[in-house]
Amino acid sequence: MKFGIALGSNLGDRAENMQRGVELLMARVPGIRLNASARVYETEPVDCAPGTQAFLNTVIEVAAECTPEELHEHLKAIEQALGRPEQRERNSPRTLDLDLLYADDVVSDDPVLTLPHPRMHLRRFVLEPLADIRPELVLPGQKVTVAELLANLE
Ligand SMILES: Nc1ncnc2c1ncn2[C@@H]1O[C@H](COP(=O)(O)OP(=O)(O)OP(=O)(O)O)[C@@H](O)[C@H]1O
Ligand SMILES: Nc1nc2c(c(=O)[nH]1)N=C(CO)CN2
Repeated sequence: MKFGIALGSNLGDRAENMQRGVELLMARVPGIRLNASARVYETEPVDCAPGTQAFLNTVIEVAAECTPEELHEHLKAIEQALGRPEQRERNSPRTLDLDLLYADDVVSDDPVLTLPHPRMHLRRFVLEPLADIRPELVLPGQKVTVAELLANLE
């Protein structure tokens, strides 16, 4: 199965956190392969408290034999390994945030793991890097490509 993963960091050594996150993912998920990595973008915080540090954001696509739920468990464990506290305020600064964007054409409305990610099609900090690697992708539930979603943002 192919999985899109969004990475974001706005605390500590942001580039190091993102690199370490990818390394841990490759080390921990059996048989995983890195299909593509987008450029890293520095982005203004969206929906965060005033004065919040800018983010680094990127997107990778991996191929792995595990289920979406198994991959999501790995992502949460890696966030914690990178020092992210389990309980924290919404949109507070984070050493590393790992969101599962899509898992092939799987659609799920489970609040623990919603697929595709319910807010990704509205977020420039996700669509811009994703358009680097998968401009022609049409997400399940969308009628237009990632490149068109990005072009249609205000
Ligand atoms: N596709 C998904 N990827 C990651 N988390 C998800 C997904 N769908 C649902 N969730 C759930 O969203 C909850 C909040 O995740 P998280 O703490 O990363 O939020 P956030 O990064 O502050 O905000 P956002 O989810 O808008 O990026 C988690 O409990 C997680 O189980
Ligand atoms: N620029 C930017 N803003 C955000 C981000 C992010 O990754 N980048 N993540 C958020 C919560 O997931 C909230 N706001």
